[in-house]
Amino acid sequence: LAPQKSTYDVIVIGAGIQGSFTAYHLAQRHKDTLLLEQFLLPHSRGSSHGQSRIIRSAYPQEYYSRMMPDCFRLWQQLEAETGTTLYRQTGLLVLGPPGEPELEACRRSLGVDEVLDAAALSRRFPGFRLQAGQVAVLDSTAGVLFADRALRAVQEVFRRHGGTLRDGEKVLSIQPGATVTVTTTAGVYKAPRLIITAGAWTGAFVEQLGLRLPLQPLRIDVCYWREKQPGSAGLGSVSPCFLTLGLSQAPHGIYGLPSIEYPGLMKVCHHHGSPTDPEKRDQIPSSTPRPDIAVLSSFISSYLPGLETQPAVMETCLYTNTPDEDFILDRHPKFSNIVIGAGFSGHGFKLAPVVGKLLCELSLGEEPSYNMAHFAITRFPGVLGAAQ
Ligand SMILES: Cc1cc2nc3c(=O)[nH]c(=O)nc-3n(C[C@H](O)[C@H](O)[C@H](O)COP(=O)(O)OP(=O)(O)OC[C@H]3O[C@@H](n4cnc5c(N)ncnc54)[C@H](O)[C@@H]3O)c2cc1C
Ligand SMILES: O=C(O)[C@@H]1CCCCN1
Repeated sequence: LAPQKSTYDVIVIGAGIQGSFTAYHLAQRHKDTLLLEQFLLPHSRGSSHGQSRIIRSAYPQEYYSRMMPDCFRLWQQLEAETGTTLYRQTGLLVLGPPGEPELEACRRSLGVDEVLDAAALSRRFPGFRLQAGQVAVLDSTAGVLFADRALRAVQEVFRRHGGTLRDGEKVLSIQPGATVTVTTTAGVYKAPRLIITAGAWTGAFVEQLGLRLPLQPLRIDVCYWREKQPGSAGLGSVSPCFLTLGLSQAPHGIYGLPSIEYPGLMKVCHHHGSPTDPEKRDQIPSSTPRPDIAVLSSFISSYLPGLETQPAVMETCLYTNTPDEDFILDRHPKFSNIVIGAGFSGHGFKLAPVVGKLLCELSLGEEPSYNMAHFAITRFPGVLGAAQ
């Protein structure tokens, strides 16, 4: 037997959507890349599983909306490379009070926008109700990404370009240096460059590198709600996605996607959850109150009256939040050949093609394609522990 190959140009830890897109860009640029995943693929214990994610250009922060043309182009490229459909255009409504600063910023982020008042909204989309005075901004190019299918597609192209994906292999330790040594449950690998995209595990994982990142994993209830009469309420699979901004009954926001993955069931979730440890995600006593479900039930009875007010299906996902909900995309402050991509705060999927490109550029020592100030590790004080 030939000895197992152990030296690569770049090692990427974590095969969620961010690590997989990073590895895809590296392999397309002819870097000999090893992508390591602790669980057997596919799995549902991280943040990238499930069948749907929103993609939208409407963003309160222009540094994300500016990335969207590049994202749409790269998603289309992946569709062409794999001959699969990964995106369905549905449009997206941003619901809230007019004048609300983030809602106005979303309007500005769209070249052309359409603003509907309560009456115009229920004429056009009969399933939706607004409270008097509220408005809906329509982002017509937004839609749904087929998440599980997208993850498979990007990993397939990575492999096709010569990349090595090893799943069921957990990284136990990292030895920094000009050559980084990575020890897993099955082997020891070396590379001059390392990228860590370990999702909700990142905070605890990088402590061994003297880093204390303010990353908070949150357990998210992913809820699906049955249409009272399938299709009759103008919901169904042809309705738009939505998200709320500045509603006093849901300050963190609520979002929804049309009934695509489960016919007759619309996905409506709270953009919030309870702090958790990714290893203990499902260890919650059955008596624990479910405040997120209560917020959603109350929202549905006012805004989506065509849906039943108790969820029909519930699944679980993880967010990894930073205090400002901006991503961390940066080099380790002491070990510049170690790059970290984390803290995607529940909005990273659509942006993964550009996140992957930026992490690839950072790792190769190139000038990143976008301004990275909002993503710097040093925006958080005290990240290098006292021992460093
Ligand atoms: C309910 C929900 C709804 C969302 N909705 C949207 C949306 O509508 N639009 C949008 O753009 N985004 C959305 N997001 C956010 C998006 O899904 C995430 O930002 C994205 O999936 C994060 O990907 P990731 O690769 O960082 O994390 P993950 O997918 O968790 O990947 C990290 C991987 O690292 C692996 N790993 C960890 N430690 C190790 C180790 N020691 N060794 C080897 N492997 C390791 C893990 O097993 C995991 O597979 C949503 C997220 C959730 C949970
Ligand atoms: O990234 C998104 O587009 C959505 C918006 C609402 C919250 C969850 N993520």
